[in-house]
Amino acid sequence: MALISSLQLFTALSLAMAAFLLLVMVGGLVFSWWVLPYLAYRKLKANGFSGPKPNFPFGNLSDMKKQMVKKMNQSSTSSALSIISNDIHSTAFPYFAQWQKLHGKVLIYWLGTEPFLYIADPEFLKQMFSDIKGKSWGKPNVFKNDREPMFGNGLLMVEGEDWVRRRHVITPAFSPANLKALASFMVESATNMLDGWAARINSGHPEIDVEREIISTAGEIMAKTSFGISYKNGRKVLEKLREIQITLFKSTRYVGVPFGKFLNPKETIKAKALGKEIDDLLRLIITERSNKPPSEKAERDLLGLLLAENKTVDSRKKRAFTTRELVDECKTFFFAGHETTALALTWTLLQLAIHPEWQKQLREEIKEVIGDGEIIDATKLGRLKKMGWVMNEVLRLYPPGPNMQRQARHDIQVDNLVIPNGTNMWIDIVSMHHDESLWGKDVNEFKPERFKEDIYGGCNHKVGFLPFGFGGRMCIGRNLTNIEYKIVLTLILSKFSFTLSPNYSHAPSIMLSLRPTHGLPLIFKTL
Ligand code: HEM
Repeated sequence: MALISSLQLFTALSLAMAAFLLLVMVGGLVFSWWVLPYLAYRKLKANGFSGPKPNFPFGNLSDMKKQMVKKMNQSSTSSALSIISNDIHSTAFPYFAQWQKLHGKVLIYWLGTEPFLYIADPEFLKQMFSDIKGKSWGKPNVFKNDREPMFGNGLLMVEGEDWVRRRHVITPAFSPANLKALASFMVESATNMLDGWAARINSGHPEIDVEREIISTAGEIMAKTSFGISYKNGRKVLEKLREIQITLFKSTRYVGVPFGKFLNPKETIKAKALGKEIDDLLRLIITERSNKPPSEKAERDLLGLLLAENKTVDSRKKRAFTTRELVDECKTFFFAGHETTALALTWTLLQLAIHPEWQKQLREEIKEVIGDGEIIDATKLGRLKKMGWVMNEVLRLYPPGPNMQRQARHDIQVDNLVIPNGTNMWIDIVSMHHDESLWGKDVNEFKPERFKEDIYGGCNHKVGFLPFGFGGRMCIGRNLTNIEYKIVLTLILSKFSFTLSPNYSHAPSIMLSLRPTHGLPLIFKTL
C-alpha cells in the first residue's frame, strides 16, 4: 500500500513538474513573442507613429505577400514592353508605397512578431543618426540569425568595439593603391566574358541575357579579389556561394515569424549545411595561405592584405583576426560585393540601351581618356567623369542595396520623441531616391547630368541620396565598385553597341537585392 502511494506520489510530482516546465516555456514564448513586442510597439506608438494593423504571428507579412502577388498579376497582364518606367518604388515595394499614403514617411510595420520603424524621411534619419557613432548601432537580431550562413559575424553584421577593430584593420586593404593593383583581375574576367559574347554575336546570335553573365563574372572577380581563387581551382567554392544565396532567400521568407524557419525546413537545413561546407572550404584556403610564404600574386588580394596586416597587428601586440573571423570577412566581401556591383552594371546597360545618345557620349569620353587600346590604365579611370554621373544616376534610380536595417542599442532622442532601446529600423533607400519632393518633377527620368555640378545630384536634402549608406558604417567597398564598374563598362562600350531586345520585360523586384525579374536580354553589334 505504502509502495503504491509513493509511486503515485512520484508520478503526480513528475506530472506537476512537467506541467510547470511547460507553463514556464509557454509563458516564456508568450512573453518574447507577444508581451515584449507589444510593449516595444506601445512605446513607439506613444511618439505618434501609426501603421498597418498586424496579425499574430505573421505581422504584416501576409498583406505584403498579397500586395506583391497583385502587383505581379497586374504587370503580367499589361503589355510586357509598354513604357519602361523608372518609377519603381510602387512596383518593387507596393506595400510601402501604399502604407506611406496612409501613415506618412515614418511608420510602424511588423515582420512576424517584430515591430519595425520604417523610415523614408531623410530629415528624420539625419536627426536620429547625427549624434550616434557607427559603433553604437546594432543590426536587427532577427536578420543576424537568418543571414548567418552568408555573412557570419563579418563587418556588415558585427557591432560595438569589435566593429571598430575590424573596420580599422580592413580599411587599408581598400586603399586606392591596393585596389588599383586588383584591376588586372577585373580586366581578365571581363575580357573572358566579352570574348564569349563576341563569339556568339559572330556566329549569328546577337541576343544575350547580360544580367546572368555579369553576375557570374562579378562573382568570379569578387572571389579573385577577396580570396584569390581563380574560376578553375575555385569553381566549387563559387558554385556553393551562389547556391547558398538562392537557398537562403527561399528559407527566410518568414523572417520574424516564430519558428518561421520550420515553414521552409528543407531550405533551412540546406542553407545551414551549405554554410558549413563554405566555411570549411574557406578555412582550408586561409590555412594554406597563412602557412606558406606569400607569393607576390597571393599578397595582392584582400585576404592576402588582411593576412599581411595580421602579422603587423600581431607584432604590435594587438588582437589579430582569427581564422574564423577571416572566413566571415571573405564571405562578407563576396556577398556584399559581387551582386551589388553586377546589378549596378546591369541597370546601366538597360539605361544605355534605351538612351543611345549616352552610349555615344561615354564612348567618346573613353576614347579621349583611355584611348583605343585593349590595355586599361587604372590610374586614368577617375577622369571618366561622365561615366561617374551615369553610375550615380543608375544607383539613384535602381539602388542595388535597396534598404538598410538597424537596431537601437539605447534610447534615442529625436526632438521631443524617444526611439526606445531595441527598436528595429528599416530605412527605405528606393523611396528616398524616387521622392519627387526631394528631386523635383523629373525624379523618374534618367538624367546623369544632374550629377555634373553636385555630388548629391541636386537632391534638396544631403541625406536623400545614399546608395552606399551613410555615416561611419558607409560601404567599405565603394571604391572597389567604382573601379570594377568603370573597367567593365569601358570594355563593353569599346567593343559593342547594343539595343534592348523586344523580349525584355520590365519588372524590377527584390531578391535580397534589386534585380530585373526576367533578366536583361540585349541585342549586340560588334564595333
Ligand atoms: C554598387 C555596389 C555596392 C552598393 C550599392 C553597396 C551598398 C552598401 C550599403 C547601402 C551599405 C550600408 C549597409 C548598412 O549600413 O547596413 C554597405 C555596406 C557594406 N558594403 Fe557595400 N555596396 C556595394 C559594393 C560593395 C563591395 C564591392 C564590397 C566589398 C568588397 C562591399 C562591402 C560592404 C561591407 C563590408 C559593408 C559593411 C560596412 C560596415 O558596416 O562597416 N560593398 N554597402
